Amino acid sequence: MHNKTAQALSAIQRLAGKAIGDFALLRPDDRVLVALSGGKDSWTLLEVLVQLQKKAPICYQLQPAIVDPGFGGFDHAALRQSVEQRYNLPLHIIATEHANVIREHLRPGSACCAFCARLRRGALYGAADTLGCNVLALGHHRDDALETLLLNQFYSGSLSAMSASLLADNGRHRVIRPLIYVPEALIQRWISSSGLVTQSCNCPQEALIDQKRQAMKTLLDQLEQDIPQVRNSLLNALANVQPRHLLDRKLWPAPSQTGDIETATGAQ
Ligand SMILES: Nc1ncnc2c1ncn2[C@@H]1O[C@H](COP(=O)(O)OP(=O)(O)OP(=O)(O)O)[C@@H](O)[C@H]1O
Repeated sequence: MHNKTAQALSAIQRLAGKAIGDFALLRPDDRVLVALSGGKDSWTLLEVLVQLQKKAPICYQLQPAIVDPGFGGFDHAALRQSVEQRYNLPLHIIATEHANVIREHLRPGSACCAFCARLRRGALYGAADTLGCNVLALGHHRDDALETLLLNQFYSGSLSAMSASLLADNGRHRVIRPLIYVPEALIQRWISSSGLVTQSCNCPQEALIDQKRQAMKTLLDQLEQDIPQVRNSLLNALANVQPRHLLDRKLWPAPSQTGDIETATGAQ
């Protein structure tokens, strides 16, 4: 492996290992359904989990699975072959009719990403049950979390991003994001010389995909020119929440709130 590629992969592994440690993402005897889209992020997720498995102090099982939304043109055979050859793991393919459901239910002109993601999540939970997996691993990375943080503030009026680990609404599956500390640029650097072939779901709206998210990416890139550490600083902010200096009345009164002398820089 080229030196720079190897460096990128070891940096990714270090950050993923830190997230796994910080949030106890993997536990003894976990059976992990690894959600593989064929895109760069989930390929990286699978690679990292396979590599870490070799030296992890605990035993866990990996089961890669891909949801075919049914838009056509998905090359199952190539993906299955890549996963088997490179990782010696069987790829579970979840064939769905999501494309038809989307065509029937989507209002003309609206983007289908969020709807598609919800359908996909349901299919992944179903497969996890069928295959006896208690954990679902997703390939979201640091930049996905930061873009979500901005989107939620700008469009939904809420202060939230993406968690490293949460219990699914069904109460049965832990959803984990081992790449949550990993910058997208590192993934790009590694994937381009990893030898892995990426492919997409062939969604007809792919060109329009999530323009708001793209705008957040551009905004962060612009900010980065003046504040080089802006992305890491935002990530640190997510790990350093100060509820006393927010306005959520559900958190009021915070235990130490009454009678405290205000010292925060932002509170005037
Ligand atoms: N068709 C699919 N089958 C299984 N898992 C999927 C599929 N599409 C997305 N996922 C999972 O959801 C995560 C986030 O999906 P999203 O559509 O935001 O993809 P992305 O950020 O482009 O990631 P990737 O590069 O892995 O496609 C992916 O990293 C992957 O773990």
